[in-house]
Amino acid sequence: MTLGGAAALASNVGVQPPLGAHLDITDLSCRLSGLAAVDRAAMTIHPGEHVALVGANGAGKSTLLRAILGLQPAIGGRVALDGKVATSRVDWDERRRLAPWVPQRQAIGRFPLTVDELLASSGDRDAAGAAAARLGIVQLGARPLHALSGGQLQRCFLARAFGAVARGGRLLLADEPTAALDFATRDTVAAMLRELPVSVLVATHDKTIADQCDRVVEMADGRLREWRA
Ligand SMILES: Nc1ncnc2c1ncn2[C@@H]1O[C@H](COP(=O)(O)OP(=O)(O)OP(=O)(O)O)[C@@H](O)[C@H]1O
Repeated sequence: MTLGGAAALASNVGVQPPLGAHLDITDLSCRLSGLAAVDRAAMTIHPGEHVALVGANGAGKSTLLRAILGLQPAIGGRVALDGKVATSRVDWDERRRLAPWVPQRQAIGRFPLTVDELLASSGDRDAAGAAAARLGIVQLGARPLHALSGGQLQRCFLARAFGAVARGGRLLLADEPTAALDFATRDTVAAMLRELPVSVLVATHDKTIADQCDRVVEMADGRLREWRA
């Protein structure tokens, strides 16, 4: 997506600035196999802010992102998106619509979904298709997801997430979105993220991605601390 594309995206979704959501995490804790994977974590993301979440392997970054989406139960604390805490199935569906995500491990299910079908599931096939073109995967449209390489699959899930942002997503959650990509595509994804006019929380080990964010927050043993403002 170009800068012009971001502006078009802004007008397409019909939302006036600020396009980004406000995320407020307070005292959030999650346990995995008896371990405090997230331990009284607290963080605020202001509308339109891009925040990198860094930290060692196993620090709890993926668990935190999953908890924001209700995919990982919390044992305590609160996650509010634009002031709203999710308490029902309907609330969580709305949370996931407002916060599209790029998962670290892409679940491709038991049924043969094609790339085109995945892009259509974003809710905005045109925007997902534009992102797919920029990511160099349009020629893969008819391919089933299980017949893709790791990097091709990651590009597909990125394109879908960009489509979901165009559909009305206001906080992009991305879990190591460049981990499987070649160097050239990493640069493309870095530019696409930079241009996004919504809030972004990206867990990453990629210094280029972290450096371009407004803030870097470090996670260690489930706890968060501001690293660079
Ligand atoms: N399904 C699981 N069952 C039990 N423990 C888990 C599971 N998934 C993760 N963990 C543990 O929870 C902790 C946090 O893991 P998490 O995946 O959130 O870390 P991360 O910071 O995303 O790591 P990485 O940088 O390696 O992706 C780790 O100690 C990990 O071993």
